[in-house]
Amino acid sequence: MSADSRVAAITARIVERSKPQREAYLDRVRSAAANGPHRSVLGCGNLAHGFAVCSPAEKAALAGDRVPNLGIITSYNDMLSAHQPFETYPALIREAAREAGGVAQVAGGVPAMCDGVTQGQPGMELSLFSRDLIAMSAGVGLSHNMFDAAVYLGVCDKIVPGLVIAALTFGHLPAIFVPAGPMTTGLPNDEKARVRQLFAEGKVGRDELLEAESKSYHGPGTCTFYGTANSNQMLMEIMGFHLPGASFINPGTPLRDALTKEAAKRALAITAMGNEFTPAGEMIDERSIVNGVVGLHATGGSTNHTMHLVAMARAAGILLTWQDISELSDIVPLLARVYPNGLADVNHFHAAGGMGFLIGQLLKNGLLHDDVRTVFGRGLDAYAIDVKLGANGGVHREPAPQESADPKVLATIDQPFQHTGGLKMLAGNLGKAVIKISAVKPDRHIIEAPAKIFHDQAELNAAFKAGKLEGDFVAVVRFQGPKANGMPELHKLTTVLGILQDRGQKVAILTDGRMSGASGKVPAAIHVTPEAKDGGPIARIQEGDIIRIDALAGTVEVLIEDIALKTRVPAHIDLSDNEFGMGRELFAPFRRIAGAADHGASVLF
Ligand SMILES: O=C(O)[C@H](O)[C@@H](O)[C@H](O)[C@H](O)COP(=O)(O)O
Ligand code: SF4
Repeated sequence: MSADSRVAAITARIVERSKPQREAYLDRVRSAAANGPHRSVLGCGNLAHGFAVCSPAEKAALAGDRVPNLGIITSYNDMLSAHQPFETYPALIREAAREAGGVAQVAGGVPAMCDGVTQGQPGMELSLFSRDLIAMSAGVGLSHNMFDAAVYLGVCDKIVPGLVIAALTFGHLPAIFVPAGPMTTGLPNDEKARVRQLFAEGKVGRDELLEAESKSYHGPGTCTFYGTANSNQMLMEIMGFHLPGASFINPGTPLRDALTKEAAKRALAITAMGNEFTPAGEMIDERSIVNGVVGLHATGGSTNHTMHLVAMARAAGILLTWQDISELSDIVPLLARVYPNGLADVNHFHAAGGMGFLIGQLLKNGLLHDDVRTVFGRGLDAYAIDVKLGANGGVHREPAPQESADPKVLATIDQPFQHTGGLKMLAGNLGKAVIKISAVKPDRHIIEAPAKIFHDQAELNAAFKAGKLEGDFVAVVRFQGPKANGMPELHKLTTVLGILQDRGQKVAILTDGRMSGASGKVPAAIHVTPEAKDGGPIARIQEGDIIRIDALAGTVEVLIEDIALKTRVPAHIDLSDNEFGMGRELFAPFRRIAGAADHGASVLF
């Protein structure tokens, strides 16, 4: 089925806008691909170093360019529950490659930050920059030029976007992303949030809080809320970097391992040495990017992707804008209610029909481009499936059901939860911003209230403890942009503001910083650009100014005369405390050159 004409028109606009960069990019990819197998250009010394630890048979096969070699880029560490399972994946992938007559080597590792560990801590100021550092680190591994395809092991927030930037930078290589899957369901996310609010009000102690948190985050796998990490899984599947059905199978299960081995064999099959050569830079085109944005809206995905998707697309010479994202939001309905956009978690989402059902529903109305290339072949309809463990221990796929197994979690395209998507772009005399409305009650879609100004999230929490946050207000938390302090997530604010909102106060956040993909019920106009540190009008807001955030009209404004806004002296703060400590001194160059939020807040483009 061809794409809905409105989706097709937005895609065509992106193709037109991107043409110069995309054509130059494809020329580079095609000339790099023409030289494969790439290790044939290495000298004997290079090659000997490259396969020194391989078996004699593998060395012979690689030296003779007779078999494909997989480069594994791994983000394993024990800090991220979502990445801890990767410890055993290289051995599994090597075994599968051997069975298929190929070779696999770990090409290199990349850093991975757990935003849950650093949330509200100084380390969070490295988080966004770690995305581009991950891309650079993966590039170091792949630059050994020993490989015919790459297998990327990553799940969480900045890791998948960084790995995608690397995969598209090395777009002459086929690329398969291999996830580890979600943690099994623990304490429900809304119960965890309730205990946090009780703790913030002094009604429970630290022991009760730690017990609740530990019951929620209790084992290997991705945290079960629908934040940036699980939005990443959705994107990798809907954009064709995952095998069909791979995203939400729990770690440590036979099906998980079967999918990992299948991915290794599939990667070997799509190299230039086979008959289905699928270089990542050709596989991912404007249609794949638009499919990613559609999936983001249909599932109420993370606001972080209004930056990551822009940066990922740019790595392939594709120019995606917030306007594109906003217009797609007006077309794509919300089909999933997963925390913070509902009470279910990603395990419930998968059980209700998961990605296969979602993709089938969106394809039914032409809201996804079906005529795309994926690591599985051609056509996205191959992803409208249900995945199970086959009798032979392999992967078995069958068509996705036409009905949702849980209509409270996954809706059909004919009866969506909302007729528009979860993310809206805002514009006005404060610049541009993003707001996620899929988790905000309709009576909070428009907020007009006086500004209370904070230059640090700790100041707001202190004001709450001192009982100073009375009445309706918009918390203006500024100097939180990439150039100021690395654009941290301010997710810790949602507990306190959630308490005030539950008490009946109309509150909202306006910030040039970020929120977590797990942030939800408090309206937040975020990623304000230009940022305060860059002379943005947000620096000219004064205590008590009336701020209006209108998610329906798509506006964000301070209600004063333009001349007043223009002639005011902008606030200036001392950021020296953000320049040292917890490694922040290492990222000073990144703060100096970081781009604007609506261009992906990148140091690379
Ligand atoms: O964008 C995201 O999804 C978040 O960065 C997420 O990865 C982070 O870990 C949350 O902060 C965890 O939620 P809590 O802080 O509420 O545990
Ligand atoms: S989802 Fe967030 S908190 Fe959970 S492991 Fe990933 S980065 Fe850490």
